[in-house]
Amino acid sequence: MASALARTTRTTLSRYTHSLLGRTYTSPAASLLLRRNVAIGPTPTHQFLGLRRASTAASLKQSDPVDHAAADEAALEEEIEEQDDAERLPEFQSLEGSIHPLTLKALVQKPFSLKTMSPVQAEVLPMLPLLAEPYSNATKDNKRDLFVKARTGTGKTIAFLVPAIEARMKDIDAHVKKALADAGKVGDARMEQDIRRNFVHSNVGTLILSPTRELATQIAREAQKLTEHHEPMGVHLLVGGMPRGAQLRNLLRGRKDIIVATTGRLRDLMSEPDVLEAVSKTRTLVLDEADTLLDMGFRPDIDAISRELPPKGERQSFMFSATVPAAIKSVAHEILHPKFVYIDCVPKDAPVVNNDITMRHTVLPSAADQIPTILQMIAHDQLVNAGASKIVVFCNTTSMTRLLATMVRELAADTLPSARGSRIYEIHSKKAQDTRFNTSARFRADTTGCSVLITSDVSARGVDYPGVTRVIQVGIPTSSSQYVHRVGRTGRAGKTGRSDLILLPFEASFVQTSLGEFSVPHLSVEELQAQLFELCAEYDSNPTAFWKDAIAKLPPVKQAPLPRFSGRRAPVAEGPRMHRAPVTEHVKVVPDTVKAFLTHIDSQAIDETFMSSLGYYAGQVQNLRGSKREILDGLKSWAVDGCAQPVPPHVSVSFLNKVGFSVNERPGDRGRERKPHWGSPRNQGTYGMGRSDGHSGGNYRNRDFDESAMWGGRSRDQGSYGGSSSSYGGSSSSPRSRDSRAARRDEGGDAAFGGQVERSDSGSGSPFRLTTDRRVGQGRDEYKDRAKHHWKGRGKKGSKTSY
Ligand SMILES: Nc1ncnc2c1ncn2[C@@H]1O[C@H](COP(=O)(O)OP(=O)(O)OP(=O)(O)O)[C@@H](O)[C@H]1O
Repeated sequence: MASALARTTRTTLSRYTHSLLGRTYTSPAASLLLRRNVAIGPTPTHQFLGLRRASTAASLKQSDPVDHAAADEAALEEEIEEQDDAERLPEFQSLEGSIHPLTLKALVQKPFSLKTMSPVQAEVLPMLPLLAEPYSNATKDNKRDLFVKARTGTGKTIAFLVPAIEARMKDIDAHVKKALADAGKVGDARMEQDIRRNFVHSNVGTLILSPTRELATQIAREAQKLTEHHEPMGVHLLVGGMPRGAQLRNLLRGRKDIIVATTGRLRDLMSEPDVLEAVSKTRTLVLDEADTLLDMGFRPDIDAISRELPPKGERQSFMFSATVPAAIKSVAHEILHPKFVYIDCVPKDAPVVNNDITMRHTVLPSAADQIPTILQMIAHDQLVNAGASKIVVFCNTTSMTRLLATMVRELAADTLPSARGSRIYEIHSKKAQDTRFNTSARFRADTTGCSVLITSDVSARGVDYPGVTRVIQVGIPTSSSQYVHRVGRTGRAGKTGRSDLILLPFEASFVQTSLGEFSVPHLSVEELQAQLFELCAEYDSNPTAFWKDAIAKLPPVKQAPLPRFSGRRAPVAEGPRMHRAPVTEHVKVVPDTVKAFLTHIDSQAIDETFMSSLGYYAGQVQNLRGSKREILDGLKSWAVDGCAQPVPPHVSVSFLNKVGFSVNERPGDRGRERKPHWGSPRNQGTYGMGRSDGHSGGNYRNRDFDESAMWGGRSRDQGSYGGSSSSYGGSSSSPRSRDSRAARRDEGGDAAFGGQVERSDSGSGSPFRLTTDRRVGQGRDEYKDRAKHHWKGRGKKGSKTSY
């Protein structure tokens, strides 16, 4: 073992030396996997390598079922080699003497308690202390800039933070030493203190740029944890949506060791001369999720910021990402020194998705299957990972995120094994920023085993929610890279994970056009249901035994400390909650439950979601083989079949033209869209949904189901927003209950979180009121205005509105 470690360190160092001579290399771990493409054992170290065990043996067994002996021999041989390979990953302790003892303490003791480096860390960290040397005539020819590609969830944050922190400390020491020598005051403690103080307040150590506020917050938190044992260091989080004044004040007053920022807020603050002055002396620049930051949407900001920094070479620059499209590689030199080192921790020709993630895609037979399938997928995970289920559901637009979150929140009690215990979280760009932080912190800390985060792409990149068991993508992502990043929210830090992509019929071609390099087999709705019903039957046959077995494998629940950048409220750790029994009868009737529920949804919300989807898919035509006409028809079918609208929302041809989605109108289209009575028995005078008699008492179950037969009579939650008996907008909303509901909403999403189902943040003006009293004329005008506003500045390639 010791010799293996020494060998690894030697290999890595020699590779670094090699790279100083101008060569790009593939990491040792990566090349190992490249050579064999085989699996790794069960320890976290092994799992960090991201491969499964004994693929060769398995394939041998498959191809020749008789020759099992040969297969077993091959498996054993592979296993021995793999053990050896895995042991090549060095332990953090091997950094002793190369990094500051207090940084090492944070890594190997509290708060991280890490033992073995991940492949990306094994590549970068042994470059220390050389990598952190201050810029000088002696070091200026060193290759100090890095461009690193490593799989999602493999610890890139630590891989760039440790060198950044080391570099800052070395810089401070070098500056103080030089200033004292220049002044002829070597040994003058007081002067040394003054020089040090002045330097740390006036020069930025490391500037880390992130594409999203969530990721920036997370990086800032990691930086704080890593510097915990040092004398207090200045870690600043500069992101939009939070008070600018406070950020500015803290920045101007404090040490400026590490700044983690989103580009918009940083540029804004750089308009302050003192901030600009400090930033212009930045020692290290880090672009996390570099491919996004160098993409069109962020490019102007990045260019403007880097113009103010010390020139390339003089400043040190790191770029990290899991995905590196060719176009981005070619512009890397605009940020990095021309002689940067490119480290690729992903084996050549191997998929960038971790091999510990099982991927599936489901093409729905019809749009009507969308919501039931999402719910059944969640139910499936809650049984497969009983007591540990933690799901992230990605939607393509903010409107869809809000709509789906509302639906899942409302339907959870009737359809999921976790029933009323379900924890439904919602994050998107229309939420207030502190709500986003708080929701994120609570979901991260959630240990109930029945939590679901429904989110837009604000959570797609970099965000680390430990223990996510499944990612569900509703609709196609913008690219294969985005697919990888979304999938990467599961299977992190050596854990296994599962990813499902749920596609409407018109989206089916995405799998061929964009996911060819991955293995994403099809899972039909029937197969999913068969698996699910089998699990349900197993659970119902002996719930206690099923549950006991499941939770026996889980680690004990720990109360997480409240980190500084996580928002106001400390997340409370709660253990898993046993599912209700029996589950089968609820899970089997999900399609009927959804159908009944949809008759109560606000059609204005459907309209808005339809419009935003139209805009989204207008930018996705190249990812789908079908015509724009098929996309438009597919979305109309989503509104009518998927959301039980009587007619598809009307979109004028001029509007379609405006958003770059012009299709030839077919004769009769307008008439069909506008006809208010188009085959809908519900549509008795009001456009869209709801009852025309002005009475809409009770919730949907009271009207469409014999609720007591299903639930044993207990009426549903007394406090979940939109979930009370007045949720669906009707006569049961007495003035008093309306007032109290409004008051709860005014408290904001977090304060209103009182029950077991998290409420939406209605402070953001949610259109998803689930009321039935749609005011036809007024609603239409408002809707047009909103749509106009919605499209302002959209439809441009690389638009970053969802962030
Ligand atoms: N050496 C290690 N051993 C075990 N866990 C680790 C190690 N290094 C980092 N981790 C943990 O792995 C998780 C993922 O780390 P991190 O968020 O840095 O991954 P990443 O590669 O940046 O992912 P992404 O590509 O999604 O941004 C974190 O919870 C982190 O604490």
